[in-house]
Amino acid sequence: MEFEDSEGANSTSSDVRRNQTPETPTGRKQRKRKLKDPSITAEDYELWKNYDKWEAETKKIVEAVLKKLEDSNSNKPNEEDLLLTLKKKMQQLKEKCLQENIYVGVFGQTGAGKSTLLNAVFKEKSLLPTSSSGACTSAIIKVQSYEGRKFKAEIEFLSEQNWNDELKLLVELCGKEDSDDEVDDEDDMEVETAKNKLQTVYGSSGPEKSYEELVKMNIYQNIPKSGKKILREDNAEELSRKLDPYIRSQPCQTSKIYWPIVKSISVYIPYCQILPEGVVLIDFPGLGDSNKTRSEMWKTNLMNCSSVWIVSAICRAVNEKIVHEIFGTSIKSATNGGRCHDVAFICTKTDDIEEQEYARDYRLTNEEMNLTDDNDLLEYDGKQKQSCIRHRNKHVKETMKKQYEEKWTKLMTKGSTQLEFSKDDLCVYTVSAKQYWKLEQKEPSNIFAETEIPSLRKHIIDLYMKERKKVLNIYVSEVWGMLLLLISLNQNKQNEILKSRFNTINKAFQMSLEDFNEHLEDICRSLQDHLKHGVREAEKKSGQVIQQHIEPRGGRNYQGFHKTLKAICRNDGVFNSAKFGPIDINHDLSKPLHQKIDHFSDSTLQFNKGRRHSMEGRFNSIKLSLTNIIDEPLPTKSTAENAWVWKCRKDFMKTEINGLFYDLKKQITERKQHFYNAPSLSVQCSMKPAYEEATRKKGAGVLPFMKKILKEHVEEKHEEFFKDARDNAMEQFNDMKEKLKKEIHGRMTITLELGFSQWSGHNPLPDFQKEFDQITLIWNEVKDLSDSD
Ligand SMILES: Nc1nc2c(ncn2[C@@H]2O[C@H](COP(=O)(O)OP(=O)(O)OP(=O)(O)O)[C@@H](O)[C@H]2O)c(=O)[nH]1
Repeated sequence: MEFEDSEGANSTSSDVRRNQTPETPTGRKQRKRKLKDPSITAEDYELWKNYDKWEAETKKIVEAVLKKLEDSNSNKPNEEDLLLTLKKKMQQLKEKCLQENIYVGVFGQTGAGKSTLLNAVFKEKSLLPTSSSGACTSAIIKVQSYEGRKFKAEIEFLSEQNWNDELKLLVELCGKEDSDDEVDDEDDMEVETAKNKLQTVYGSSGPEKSYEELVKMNIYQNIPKSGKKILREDNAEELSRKLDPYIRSQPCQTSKIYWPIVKSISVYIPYCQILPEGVVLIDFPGLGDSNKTRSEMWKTNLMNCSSVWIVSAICRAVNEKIVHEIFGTSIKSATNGGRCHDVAFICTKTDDIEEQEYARDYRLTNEEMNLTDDNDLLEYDGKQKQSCIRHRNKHVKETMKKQYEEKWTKLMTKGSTQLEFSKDDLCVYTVSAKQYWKLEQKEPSNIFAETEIPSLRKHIIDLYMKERKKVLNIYVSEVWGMLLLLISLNQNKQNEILKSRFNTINKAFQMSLEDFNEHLEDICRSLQDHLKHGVREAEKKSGQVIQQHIEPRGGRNYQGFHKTLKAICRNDGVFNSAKFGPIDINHDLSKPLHQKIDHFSDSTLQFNKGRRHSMEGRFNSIKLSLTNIIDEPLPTKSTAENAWVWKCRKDFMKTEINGLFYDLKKQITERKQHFYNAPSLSVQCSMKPAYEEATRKKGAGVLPFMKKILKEHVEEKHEEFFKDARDNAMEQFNDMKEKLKKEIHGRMTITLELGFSQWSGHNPLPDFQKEFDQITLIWNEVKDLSDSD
C-alpha cells in the first residue's frame, strides 16, 4: 500500500474554531454570506445578518477601547494598577471566542441513509460517498461549511502505535492458535471484520501473516509525518471520489484502500449557502469497531453533541432496536455530563414503498387516497403512491413521537433521571433524499410537502440562532458594562455614594461567596454519601456483573466467544463488537457509582430547572440577592452627577455578575464530564493487570483460563478498586469545586474593585463617549431581542 504525499504538515485540527479557519487570512474582508435556502425564513436570515454585524461591531469597539487604554500612561501607582486591570479586562473581551462549534451527531445502522441525508441537507448531491452494496462508512466524518475557496478534506490517521495495538488484536482474531473449538470463522462477525481489515491494508494474504511479519511491512513509511493528509478539490464529486478509499469499508475494491488506519475525517464545504459556518454535522459509523482510539472518539464526540439525530429507514423505524439503543445512549450522554439538548428521529427513504401492499394493509379507500375512476392509470399509480407515502409518514411520525414521549415520561417518573431537555425537544422527521433531489430540479416549491429535509435545516438554524443569541447577549452586555465604568471613571472624584455603598456591597459579596463555598462543601459531602452507597452496591453486584461478561452471551453456547473475550481484554475491557455491539466491562462494574453520580447530579448540578437546591437555583439566588443590594435606593441628598456615576457602576456590576454565572455554567458542563468518567476509568486501571494476563494466555482451552483470571481478580480486588473509583471521582469533583471557588472569588473581587474604583485624575483618562454611544445602540437592539422572548 502506498500513500500520496501530504501537504498537511502545518495543517490545523478539524476542530478549528471558525475565527481561525486556515483559509481565512487575517485582515481579508470576509465574504458576504448569500443564503438562498428557502427553508430559512426572511426573519431568520435578517437576524443572522444582524448577529454577524453586531458581533463584528462590538469586537471593533473593544479593539478601539483597548487601543486607547494601551496608549494611556500614568506614573501614579493607583492609576497605573487600575489601568492595568482595565487593559486586562478589555484584552479578555477581545480574545473571547463568540462562536464555538455546534455539533449535531448523526447516528444509525449501516445503510440507514446517513451519508445520503447529510448530502441532501448540505445540498451537495455527491459530497459523501454513499453505497448500495453493503460497503459502509468506517470513520467518524465531520462535515461543515467554511470560508475557503475549495472543497477540502482533512484526513487524520491513527498513530502507528495505536494501529500496532489494534494489529495484535486483529491477528489474534484471525489466528488459529486459540481455536480449540469447532467454530467456523466464516460465521463469526468479529473474525470476518478483522480479516477484512487485514486484507485491506496488507493484501489478500494479510490474515495468514504473523504480527511480526505485518509490522515488517512497515505500512506507516508512506504515511505523512504529520499524521494528516489534506485533499482540496474544485468540486464535491472529485473530492468524494478521492475520499472514498479513506472512508468506505468495501471488501472487493481494486484501488488502494486506507480506511482501517483512518482516525477521523473533516470535510469542508466552500461558499455554503445552506448552513452557517461552525455548525458541524458528524456522521457516526454504523458498525462496531475494534479500534480503541476510534471507540474513544465516538464517546467524546457524542458528549459534545448539542443535538442527536437518530436515523433509520422508515420501514424499520418504529421497531428498530438500534433506535432505542441510541436514544438510551443520547439520554445517558445528556445526563452524564454531555450537552445534548434535543433528539430528532429521522425516518429516511420515505419514497421506498409498495403502495398496493400498504393500501391493503391499512385498508385505505380510494377516497382516502383521493383517487377517482377518472384518473388515468399513470396518474392513478402516482397518486396512490403519494397518498400512501403521506399516510405512512403521518402514521410513523405519530407512533414514534408517542413511543418516545412515553419512554421519556417513564424515565422521568422513575426519578432516576432528570434531563436537560423536555418532551417537546423530541422531534420526528420523515425524509426522502431521492425525492428531494428529484423535486429540487423539477418542482422546488413542492419540496416542503414531500420531504422534511428543509425542516431539518430549520432545526439546525434554530439551534444555531438560539446559541448565538445567548452568547451575543452576554458579550454585548459585558462590553456595555465596561464602557459604563470607563465613562464614569473621570467623574467620580469625591463621590460619597461610592464611599458609603462599598462596605454594604462588599459585605454582601463576601457573604455570597461564603454561602456559595458552603454550598459547594455541602454538595461535596452529599456526593461522598452517594458514592459510599454506590461502592457498597458495586461490591455486591461485581460477581454477577463479571459473570455476565465472561459467560457466553444470553446463555447460548457461542463457540467463538473466546475471541470476543480476548478482544475485550486486549482493549482493556471496552470493545465495540461487530456481533454484540458496544461492550464496556469497566462501566458495567462501576455502574452503581455512575447511578449515584446521576442521582446526585439531578438534584445539584442541573441547569434547566431553577429548583432551589440545584446549581441553577443557587446561582439565581446569589444573583438576586446581590442585585437587590446593589439596587437599594440612594440617600436623597446625592447630587445628580453622583447618582449618575452610581447608576453606571451598578449596571457595570450587574452585567459582570451575569457574565460570571454564565461562564460558570459553561465550565461546570465541561468539567462535569471528568468526574462522570472517573469511576469507569479508575476501574479500568484496576482491572488492567487481569486484562493483560488474560490477553497473554494462548493455546487450547484458553477460554476457561481467561474467565478464571477475570473472575478471581474481581473477587480478590473489588473492595480496593471500587474505593479507588470513589476516590478518583471525589478527586475530580474536588478539582472542579476548587476551580469554581477560585474563579468566583477572583472575578467577584475584580468586579468589586472596578465597580468602586476611583481615578485620581493626575493624568486624564481617554474619552470613551463615542464607543459608549456605539455600544449602547447595539445593546439596545440585542436586549430588545432577548426581552421579546
Ligand atoms: N430510495 C431511497 N434510497 C435511499 C435514500 N437515502 C439513502 N438511500 C440509499 O440507501 C443506501 C445506503 O445509503 P447511505 O447514505 O450510504 O447509508 P449510511 O447510513 O451512510 O450507511 P453507512 O455508510 O454504512 O453508515 C444507498 O444505496 C442510498 O442510495 C432515500 O431517501 N430513498
